[in-house]
Amino acid sequence: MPQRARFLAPAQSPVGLPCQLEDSWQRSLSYGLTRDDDAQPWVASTQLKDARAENSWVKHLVTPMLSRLATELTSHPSIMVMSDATGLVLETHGNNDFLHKAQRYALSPGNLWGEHARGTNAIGTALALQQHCEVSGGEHYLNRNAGLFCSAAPVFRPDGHIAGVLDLSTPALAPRRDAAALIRRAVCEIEHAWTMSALGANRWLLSLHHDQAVLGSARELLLIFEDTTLLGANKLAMDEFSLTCGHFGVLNIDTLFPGIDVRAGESIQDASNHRRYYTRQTLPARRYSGRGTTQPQDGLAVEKEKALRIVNAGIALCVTGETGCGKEYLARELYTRSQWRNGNFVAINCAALPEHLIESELFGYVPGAFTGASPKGYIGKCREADGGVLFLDEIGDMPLALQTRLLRVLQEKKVTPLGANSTWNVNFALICATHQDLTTRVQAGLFREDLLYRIQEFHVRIPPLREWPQLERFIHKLWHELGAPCRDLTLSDEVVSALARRPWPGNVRQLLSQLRVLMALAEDGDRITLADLPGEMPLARPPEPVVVQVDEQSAIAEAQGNMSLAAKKLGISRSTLYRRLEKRQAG
Ligand SMILES: Nc1ncnc2c1ncn2[C@@H]1O[C@H](COP(=O)(O)OP(=O)(O)OP(=O)(O)O)[C@@H](O)[C@H]1O
Repeated sequence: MPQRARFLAPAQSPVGLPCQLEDSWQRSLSYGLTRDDDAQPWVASTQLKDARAENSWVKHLVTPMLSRLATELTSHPSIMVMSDATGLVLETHGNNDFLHKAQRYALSPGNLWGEHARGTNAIGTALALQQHCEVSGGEHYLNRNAGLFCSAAPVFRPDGHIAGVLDLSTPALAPRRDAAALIRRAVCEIEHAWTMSALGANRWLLSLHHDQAVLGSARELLLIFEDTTLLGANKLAMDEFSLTCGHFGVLNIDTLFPGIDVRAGESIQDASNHRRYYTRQTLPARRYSGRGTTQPQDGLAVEKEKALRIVNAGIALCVTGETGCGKEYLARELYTRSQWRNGNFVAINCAALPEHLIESELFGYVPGAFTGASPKGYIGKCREADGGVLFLDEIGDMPLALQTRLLRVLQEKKVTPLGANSTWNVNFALICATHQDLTTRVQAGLFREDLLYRIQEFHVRIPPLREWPQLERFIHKLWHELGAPCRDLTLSDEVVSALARRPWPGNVRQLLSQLRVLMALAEDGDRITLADLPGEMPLARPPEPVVVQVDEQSAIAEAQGNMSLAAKKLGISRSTLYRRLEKRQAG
């Protein structure tokens, strides 16, 4: 919390403000916003384009629903607003007249409506609370938004993470009484369709409700399993069974339904929450042919849970791995699940930071602090990250001279903007990422040892894609997330295994762009076959280095079950060892 905030008068919140909005007002104040603030933070059009591409759920799941709601929306001065998980507005639809007026409030694509940017508002506050929220007229923190009535709810993905927000806005003087019901129904439909579309060949679905008549509607609860492992659920089911993201890929069906008989069809089941449900089990056409035992969704699931605890405890986390393997993706995922999610996620690319700018970039500056400085001054990345996460990317490539200055900031957690007299305390979770081996760089004198200890209190290594044990499953997951089910696009088994055999030097980034290409070239309803794969890339992995053939089992026995040691003896990584064992088991 900045020291100055102590001297600010408490925000004069309207009498009778619901207590969750009261808390939001206090947060808005602590972000340094004033009620008459007129700034309207927005992003460049390229960033909006990227965000739209990453949030294809809006196009595939929301747009079709909007055409059904068109009459309902346009008959009243109301608009539907879709934002991503940071509050960045992606699309707006509805009554033309009000769409035009909403632009005066910057309630239009490209604008940021997180609480940090606009104080208390339905989109930002729904994200902060992770639940439905309504903000009307003077309940908005910024005076400039007092003309709005907004009702918003977060949209949860089947893996339990927030994808974004759906909001209904009208003039404050003409609010819609049915806004909350309309938004809740729409979100429920989106989450239902999304969960249904996450069903793959190896997964099966359990639909359930205590009222038999609800089965088959968007109000039913949905649980997705692979074998007996729970992989996902719609939000209604998550709430009913108190599920969190951490349960997916880990929880066994027996924990929810002791002694359930997994057979297709309808039945009545007693659950561990002491309730009785009408259920409908839909089995995949072809059952998963791999191990019959429970497996985590990906090899990182356990490490991720540990990392989340580390981040929540404010301990510095360092994520390493090859380029494109998902270091920043993991950092963002941890942030959205952590206790720091109400603050900002502030990313700095340390390799691209010019030496002469590091201090002004990190600490900020007052107006006129130096020649060329912005006349408005700059708050600096450290204060932007206050209460949130500071993500230092490519930390291993930071020049030595800058490392010394960075260490000082991280140790003191105090910043003095250039040209200012006052000092601000800052508190943030630190996540660093690098593709470099930092220990080797320390030995080579290229990285400060004391900085290494400061940033790497806990370490997570993301293996390169070619070492992932369940790559085929991951390919299916990405294909679904890219919106394939909405266009009825499927990948043939041969394509999936050909893709899984490729070396992917660019890791997830390269795999994603390959899948996007396949999708762009396909017609709706297509099944992608080997003939559709671009030919210029080698289909097989480059030959593996010749290693002395030692039997995996005897290496494990020699290492007394210590898999890391066994892998070391074999000259391979631990995940390669697991993959080889899995292959042997399978075949
Ligand atoms: N587990 C995942 N599921 C879905 N998408 C992912 C996953 N991991 C990474 N991605 C996507 O892959 C791309 C590359 O990820 P990211 O930028 O996090 O990699 P990185 O390791 O930080 O790369 P670099 O070292 O080049 O900065 C991004 O588009 C990201 O959204």
